Amino acid sequence: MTTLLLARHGLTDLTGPVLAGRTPGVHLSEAGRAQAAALAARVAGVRLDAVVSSPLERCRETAHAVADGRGMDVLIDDRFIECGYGGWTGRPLKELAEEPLWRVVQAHPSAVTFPEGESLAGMQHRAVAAVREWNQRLGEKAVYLVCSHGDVIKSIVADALGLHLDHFQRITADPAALTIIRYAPLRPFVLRLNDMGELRLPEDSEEKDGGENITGSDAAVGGGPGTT
Ligand SMILES: O=C(O)[C@@H](CO)OP(=O)(O)O
Repeated sequence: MTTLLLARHGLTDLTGPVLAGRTPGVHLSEAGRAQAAALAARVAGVRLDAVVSSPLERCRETAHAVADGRGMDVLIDDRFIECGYGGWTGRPLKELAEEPLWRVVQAHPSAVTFPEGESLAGMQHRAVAAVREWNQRLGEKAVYLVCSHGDVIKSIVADALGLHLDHFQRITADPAALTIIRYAPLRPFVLRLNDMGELRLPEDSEEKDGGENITGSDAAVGGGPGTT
């Protein structure tokens, strides 16, 4: 079972008021750097086999906060880049909320292609494909961290939950929050969602459930003894 730690980057000065998208040169703010340092401290006790990042500065800086103290490289994968918001890039959220397309982004995101930009379905497809490929490449015992963006993370979580993309606005990915997904052969398990607390990872299920009757891919019927 490969374990993916999905981290959203820390705050920037644009996060919230403006849709930064792929605008170059958007760096972590002071608060964002503190969040990145806190993220690194939270995962300090966890072995990481790789630290992967979107190519955008805010993610690279967050990923470096995790990787540098371990003497690890940050591996860039363009498939974790922010959605291509096209003509919406760099515009204030308040202004975008007046656009007719805003309602569609809220209610029917699978139908949305941003003007001169990417579709949300296309974003989900390339991001999920990247996760699956990293899972294969690193192997079933691996634990790795990917630093990416809010909508990208939400789309990966929706896939892991078997949730149609039209429901992905129900998921939250806050700055520097961690989402943890463990990919077993028969299903992914979402272990943490938008988590800002102290991090513990579950032990092997065999150690807690006796292991005779269930495989690593089976859900514990009734809920089981807990994953951490
Ligand atoms: O919420 C936002 O403003 C967007 C900007 O692109 O997402 P993120 O900050 O995760 O890149």
